[in-house]
Amino acid sequence: MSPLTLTLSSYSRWLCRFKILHSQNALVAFSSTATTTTPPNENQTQSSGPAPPPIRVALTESAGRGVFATRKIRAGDTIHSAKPIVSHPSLSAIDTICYFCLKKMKPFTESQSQGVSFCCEKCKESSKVFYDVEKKADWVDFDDYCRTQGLKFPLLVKRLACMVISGAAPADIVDILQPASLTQRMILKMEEGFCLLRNAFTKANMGDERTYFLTKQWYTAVLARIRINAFRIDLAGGAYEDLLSLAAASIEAEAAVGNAIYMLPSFYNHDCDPNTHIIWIENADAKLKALRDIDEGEELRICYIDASVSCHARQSLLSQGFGFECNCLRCLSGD
Ligand SMILES: C[S@@+](CC[C@H](N)C(=O)[O-])C[C@H]1O[C@@H](n2cnc3c(N)ncnc32)[C@H](O)[C@@H]1O
Repeated sequence: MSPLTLTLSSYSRWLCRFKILHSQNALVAFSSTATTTTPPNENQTQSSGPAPPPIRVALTESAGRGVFATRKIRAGDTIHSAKPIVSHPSLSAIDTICYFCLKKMKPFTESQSQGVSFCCEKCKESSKVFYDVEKKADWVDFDDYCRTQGLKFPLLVKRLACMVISGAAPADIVDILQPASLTQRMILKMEEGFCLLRNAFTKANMGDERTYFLTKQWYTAVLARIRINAFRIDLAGGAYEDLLSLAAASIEAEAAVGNAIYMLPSFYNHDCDPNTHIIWIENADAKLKALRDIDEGEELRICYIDASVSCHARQSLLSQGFGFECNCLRCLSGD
């Protein structure tokens, strides 16, 4: 079996399992299925549901898997939208961000409950997939560890672990994503987070039958994937036209409302002169938009960093944050 066939078949297997779980748990907001807002063509009937996005995931020549257009896409079109597999608000903004969808709220609204807030009943209900488990444990030590060390990714692992325990997500849900290569030093640094996470569940009397998956290997494997694939969420809250300067998937997180991992958006490779970008309007639901006209068969690429800096600075950001040497045309030309 070719690597591509393997990749796509594991993706459909994953999607199928996720859809089953989705229907069993009414995980409306965690669905990873992508849809496009482009109107259906004349041969499509309205009753067949939203049109599939005009993209496919396939192998690129030199950057692993990538996303390719299956038809011409016009500048400004929404290519597809995507809901997070898992998201988490920044700890510094937890009072003012919906604990589920990351929408910005006024502090101390009536919907605030037990230190976290939800923007609406639907988010409160949807959050049960992780929050019912999370509420049973004491997170002071774990959250302190993240806060004092300025770590945001372990919070995504904590939320994912709660989802797995509640049965809302399979433990291998992110396995299909590309992992970062971790040094022994990085793995050692993750140990404290793992122990604190494990202890929180143990102290809450969650037995091995519910936390069997929570090994050090699982924790580091998930973090290795989050490291490369997590998006920092900067809400725009304004018109799309005002947003063209927003940098997506940056590794600097201070101004962000939170972080999230998605399925399809994770297959988009980086380009320092991208033809596509990812934006968030009012919550963690992402939109992929074409920045210019894109031909059928062309690879769609987003920008992971602030690309306004020099070639040397971009290469160093990408190498330190994502572990790769950029092979885009702009970098190859030394621009
Ligand atoms: C978020 S993933 C993108 C999908 C990935 N290619 C895959 O197969 O799953 C980011 C990884 O893709 C590769 N990549 C993305 N953009 C690249 C680029 N411009 N040049 C070289 N490699 C790139 C790097 O290995 C990087 O760590």
